[in-house]
Amino acid sequence: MLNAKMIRSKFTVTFKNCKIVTQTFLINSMSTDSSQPSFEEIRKYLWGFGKGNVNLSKNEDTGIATLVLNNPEKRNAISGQMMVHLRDCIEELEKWKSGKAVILQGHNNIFCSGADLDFVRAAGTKQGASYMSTWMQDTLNRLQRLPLISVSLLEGFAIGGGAEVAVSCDYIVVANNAKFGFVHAKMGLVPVWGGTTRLVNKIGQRKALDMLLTSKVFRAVDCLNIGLADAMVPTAESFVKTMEWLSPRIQHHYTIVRANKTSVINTALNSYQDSLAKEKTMLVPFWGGQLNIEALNKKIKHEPSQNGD
Ligand SMILES: CCC(=O)SCCNC(=O)CCNC(=O)[C@H](O)C(C)(C)COP(=O)(O)OP(=O)(O)OC[C@H]1O[C@@H](n2cnc3c(N)ncnc32)[C@H](O)[C@@H]1OP(=O)(O)O
Repeated sequence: MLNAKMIRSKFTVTFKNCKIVTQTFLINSMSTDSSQPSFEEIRKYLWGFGKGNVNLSKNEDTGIATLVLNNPEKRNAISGQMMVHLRDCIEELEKWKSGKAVILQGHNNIFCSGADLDFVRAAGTKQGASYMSTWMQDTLNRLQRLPLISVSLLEGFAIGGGAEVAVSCDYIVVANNAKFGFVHAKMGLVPVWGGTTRLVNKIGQRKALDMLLTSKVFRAVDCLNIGLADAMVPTAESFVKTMEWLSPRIQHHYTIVRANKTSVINTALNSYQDSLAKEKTMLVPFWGGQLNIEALNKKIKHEPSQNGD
């Protein structure tokens, strides 16, 4: 496994009878570290914890997939087994070349109550912390980088690890009854699934720090007001309304939707120069292509929509 290592060396030199001690810090960014566990090893470890599953269904007609966290006895808390399931589902979505979007939700109108506290107790070792953070951060990084438009539909509670999963998506839609909170501090923990990084990206440094330090649980309307949520929908028809909200965002050909998502996520996550370089390569399949020619032939006049959407 690749690992960034910091090496500190001390040099002592004598100059005009004075001893000068200098320290240099070298970043050895590409060393291999065989002490790091493989993902296969972590999979076996996590599989030993708990019940529950994650269900993936893909609709080839609409290009929309749904991912459902399912552990009803524990308010859809994420067990070790579910961590494994989640990664398998993301891998499946990575292979889906004609999809446009994925909606994440929890079984029975509750998003997720975080990591399974029985897992937190049982795996409360240094090894457990390292295995879980490596696995979940990588899994959620891959979710974030999918070329699909990802939407978390928050119904009921999304707290702790549930909040970390939610902020891994491009968009957050809250049902009226949603309650969202980074409650880690209250649990004597800090987010390690990438939640802090993604939260700061979504709402900015000061609001994120406030949220982390207070462990406050926000209601749906507050999620909207602080810019965490992108839309609020009525709880009774939350899925249908989320689909309606999503519809204009995935109206174009799947290749266009995916290319735009890829460009935006590269910009958000890569350096400015890397992003510009990558963006330059994106046009080749489209320029002079069928979709482009069809659009040119329509002599489209681009005007504001009537409903302001
Ligand atoms: C990555 C770091 C993390 O995620 S740390 C974990 C952060 N999460 C928590 O601390 C969740 C604590 N749970 C709660 O606050 C409440 O259960 C919430 C989610 C608000 C739901 O309340 P309410 O609707 O009244 O249900 P309840 O408390 O009666 O719970 C029903 C049964 O589910 C269980 N449950 C709930 N959450 C978890 C969890 N995260 N892990 C394991 N079990 C959980 C409850 O213990 C309860 O079980 P039982 O029916 O009493 O056997």
